[in-house]
Amino acid sequence: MKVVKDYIKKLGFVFKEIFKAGPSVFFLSIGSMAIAGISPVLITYLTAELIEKLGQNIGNDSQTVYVKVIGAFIVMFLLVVISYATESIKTVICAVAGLKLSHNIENLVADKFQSIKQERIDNPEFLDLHSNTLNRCGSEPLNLMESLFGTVANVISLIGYTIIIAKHNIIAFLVIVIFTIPIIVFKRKYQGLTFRFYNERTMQLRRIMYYLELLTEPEYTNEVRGYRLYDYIRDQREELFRDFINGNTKIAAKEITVSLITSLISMIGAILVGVWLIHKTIAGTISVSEFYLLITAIMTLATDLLALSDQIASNSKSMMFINYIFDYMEEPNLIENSDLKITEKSIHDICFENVSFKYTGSDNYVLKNISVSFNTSETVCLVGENGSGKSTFVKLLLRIYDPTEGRILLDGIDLKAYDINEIRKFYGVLFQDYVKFSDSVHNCIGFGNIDNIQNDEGIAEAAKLTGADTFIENYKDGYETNLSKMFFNDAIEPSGGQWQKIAISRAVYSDAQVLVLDEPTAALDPKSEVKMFDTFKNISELKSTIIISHRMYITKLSNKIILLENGNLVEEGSFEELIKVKKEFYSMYKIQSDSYSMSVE
Ligand SMILES: Nc1ncnc2c1ncn2[C@@H]1O[C@H](COP(=O)(O)OP(=O)(O)OP(=O)(O)O)[C@@H](O)[C@H]1O
Repeated sequence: MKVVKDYIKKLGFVFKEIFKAGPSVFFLSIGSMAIAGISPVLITYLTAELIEKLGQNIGNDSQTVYVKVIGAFIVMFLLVVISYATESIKTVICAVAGLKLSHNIENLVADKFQSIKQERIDNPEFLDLHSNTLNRCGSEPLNLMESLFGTVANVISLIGYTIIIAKHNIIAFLVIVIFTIPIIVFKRKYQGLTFRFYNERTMQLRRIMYYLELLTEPEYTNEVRGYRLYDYIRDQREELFRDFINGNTKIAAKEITVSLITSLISMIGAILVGVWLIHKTIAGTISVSEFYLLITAIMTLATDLLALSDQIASNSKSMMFINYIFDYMEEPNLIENSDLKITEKSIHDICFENVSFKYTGSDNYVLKNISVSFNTSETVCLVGENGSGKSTFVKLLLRIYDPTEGRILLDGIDLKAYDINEIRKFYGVLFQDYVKFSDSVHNCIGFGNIDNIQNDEGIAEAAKLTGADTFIENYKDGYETNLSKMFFNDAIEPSGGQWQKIAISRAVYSDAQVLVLDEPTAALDPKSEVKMFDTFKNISELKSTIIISHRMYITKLSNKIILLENGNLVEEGSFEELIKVKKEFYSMYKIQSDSYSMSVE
């Protein structure tokens, strides 16, 4: 019962989506289904009638005979034309609706994707589902509808032919059906096999695509060429593809063999009945027109039953693919959200309370029992060696991940109690792997505050603060200049440092209360870096700032330094305090300052 309910639910979804994409497809398909079901039976019947009439009227060329015979012929012809025209119109409209349908399903996936936890997105199993849903599900609802309506049309025509045959001899009908049953069972089984094969190989297919991207995407070109990786990657791709195609060929060969054998078996019934009909016609028990009617009905019944087996198999395969959409939509690993708003006040308290964190799939804690608090009147600097957990600390703060143990409190309340959008508005972030949007300079900065993206002055001010204005003003179209050559031939491709300044401007432009800057000077030249130091000084006077940096001099800006080592909080305090105690921070600072005291001689 549950299976049936489930099936109906999924069909409901499919039809709803198709209807949304184009109601005309839906009605045309119903029309064409009825025509495709009825017209072959009618045409066969009318042809037999025509033969009968012609036989009876040989030598009689009266006008009434001509009217009757030609009339029947024209009706037959019209039926053929109508069914052909409906099919053609349906094909064109289906193509357009198919595009809309894919687009709508992509939107469903994109909407859902926004609510899925980052831990889940990091999981390759989820990425398989994600890729299957995006790649396969756009076309499958239409395929399912086509083959379902095709099945109904087939059943209608089967009923018609069954009536014709059964009226003459029910046993003849049963003989044909019995021999056709095995093919229906086998086809269904082998479609399941093909689906399972693709399902199991999704990761392999993703890897094949990944290698193709490495070989063809402009962003990888320099390294692939520079390190002469082309042959290596191409070989890897070839090897994977060979393995995939071998598996696929084995399944296809099995399918062809079984399909041939079962098709031959299914024809035995039709041949037996056909021989029996020939015998009856020669013996004079049935007329030639009856023979034509019955033999056509038998042949069509047999081929319709074969087509039915294909349609049943195709329905079940499409349904398996549609299951991806349902699995995706029912994905349970969602970001937990609440509705608490962040109170409006000038200083907010942030507190890590025994926070530990490990990434899913890993046994190692990346942050270990961290307890630290600071407030938004302070500038906080996170320092530590590579891999010590600084970016992870920030990701927990932004609720990209939630702590495995412990809590993070904002004004004494667990972050999880807040509306996630409030938290996102609360922070303006420069990520280490910031996005290089292919858009105008104006938008690349304006995206920092999407609600206020039209504010030209504000955007220019943000660029001025970070020093990005100096190169932007040299662009021919100023802030309207397009960045990145992905879509615009006359676009500018900023240098690494320029991109970084634009990304910092974006964070600065946000009206967030706290700025989080992860390695904000990594790509800057020494002069810009020194200037940026002044900028951060200005920014930190205007806004609360959390900076992650390996440039130890930046820590001078801060009121509070948090030093992480291998996931542990090893020191915290002001710059003066930490220098005074001469421990880990002091030695890190000293190593860097010594290495920078270079002689110019
Ligand atoms: N998505 C992830 N899945 C699993 N492990 C991760 C993930 N991201 C980071 N890690 C691991 O967590 C540890 C801390 O990484 P994190 O990026 O927080 O360090 P970091 O201090 O910011 O380093 P860096 O200075 O090099 O940027 C590293 O060992 C890293 O391998």
